Amino acid sequence: MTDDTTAAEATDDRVPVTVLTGFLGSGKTTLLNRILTEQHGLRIAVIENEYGEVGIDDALVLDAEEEIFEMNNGCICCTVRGDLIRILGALMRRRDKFDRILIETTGLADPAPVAQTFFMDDEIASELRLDAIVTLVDAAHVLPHLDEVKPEGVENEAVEQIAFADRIVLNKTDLVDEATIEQVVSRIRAINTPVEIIPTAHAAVELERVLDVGAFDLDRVLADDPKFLTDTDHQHDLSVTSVGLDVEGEVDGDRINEWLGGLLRTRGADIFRSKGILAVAGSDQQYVFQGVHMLLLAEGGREWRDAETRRNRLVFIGRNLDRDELERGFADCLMTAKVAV
Ligand SMILES: Nc1nc2c(ncn2[C@@H]2O[C@H](COP(=O)(O)OP(=O)(O)OP(=O)(O)O)[C@@H](O)[C@H]2O)c(=O)[nH]1
Repeated sequence: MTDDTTAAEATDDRVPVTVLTGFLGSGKTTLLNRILTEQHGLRIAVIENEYGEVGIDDALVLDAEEEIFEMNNGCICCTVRGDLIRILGALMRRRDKFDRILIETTGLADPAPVAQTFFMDDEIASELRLDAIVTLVDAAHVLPHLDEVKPEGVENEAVEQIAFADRIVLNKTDLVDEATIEQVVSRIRAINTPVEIIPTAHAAVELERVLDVGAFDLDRVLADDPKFLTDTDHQHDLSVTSVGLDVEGEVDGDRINEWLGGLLRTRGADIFRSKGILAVAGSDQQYVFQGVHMLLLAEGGREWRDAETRRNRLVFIGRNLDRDELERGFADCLMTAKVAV
C-alpha cells in the first residue's frame, strides 16, 4: 500500500457496506439477528432479499431498532437489482440516520453482480464503499453443493459465494467432527486460498471480524476475474425452484410433524431448504420450523394476536419440487381436512 492510498483511505467517509451471503440455510439470518441484537452502538440499515414467494424471513428477523428493507420479489443479483439501486439511492439521501449498510442476499445469489453495483454506478460509488463480502458456510451440508456438476454456463452458487468471499464464517461446526471441518477448510482454500476463515457455531462471530474490516479488494477480484466489472451476465441453475404455501386455518400438531418429518426424511436430498410459520390447533403461539436438507427444527414463535387470522406460511426450495404433492400433503394436516383412512 502506498502513502497515497493510506491518505485516501484515511479520508474515506463513504458508508461501509457489508454483503452477507452464503448458501441456503447456512446461517445468514442467525448472524443478522446477532448483529441486530448486540449492543454495539452502530446504526445499521439492513436490506434483506429472500427467495421464495411467501416472505417468511421478515417474521424471523428479530425486532430491532434498525431499519429493514425487504426485497422479496426476485433475486437481488438479477431481477431486483434495480430495486437495490433505488433503495441504496434512498438511503444515501438520509445518510445521517445510519452508520453502515448490511445486505443479506438469498442463499442462491451470486454475490458478484451485487458487488458490481458499488463500482458501476457513479453516484453509489461516490457515497458507499463495499467493505466486505462475508460468506456463511454450512460445515454440515456444503460439500455436496460444492461437488454439484452444473450444466454448461450455469453457475454453482455455493462455489461463487466462496470464491468472492473476503471473510468466511464457517458455521455449524457443532454438527460435524474435526475431520469434516478440515475437509471443508481445504475445499474452501482450493477455491479461495487467502480468505480468512472463522469457525463458529450459531454464527457466534465477533462483529469486529466481519463489520468494517476494509477487506474487499477490487484488485484481487480483477486478478481472479478480469471481466468482473464488465461481465454482467450470469445464469442461475433453473432446476432449483421454490414452492410457497400460504393457507388459512390451523393444522393438527401430530399430523404436521409426521408429514414434514417424513417428507424431509425421504426427499431431504432434493429439498435443500424448508421453513415456515404454522398455526397449530390448541396453541396460542406460532410454530416456526426450519429445515436444512433432512435436519428439521421446530421452535415456538410469538403469540398470535387477538384479531389475527390464523394462517400457515411455508416455503420449500430445491430440486424436483412437486407443488401439487406439497399442497396435498399440507392440506391433509389441516384441522378441517378429511384425512384418508
Ligand atoms: N446446529 C446449528 N444450527 C444452526 C447454526 N446456525 C444456524 N443454525 C440453524 O440453521 C437453520 C438455518 O439458519 P438461518 O440463519 O435461517 O439460515 P439462512 O442462511 O438465513 O437461510 P436462508 O435465508 O433460507 O438461506 C436455523 O434453524 C438456525 O437456527 C449452527 O451453527 N448450528
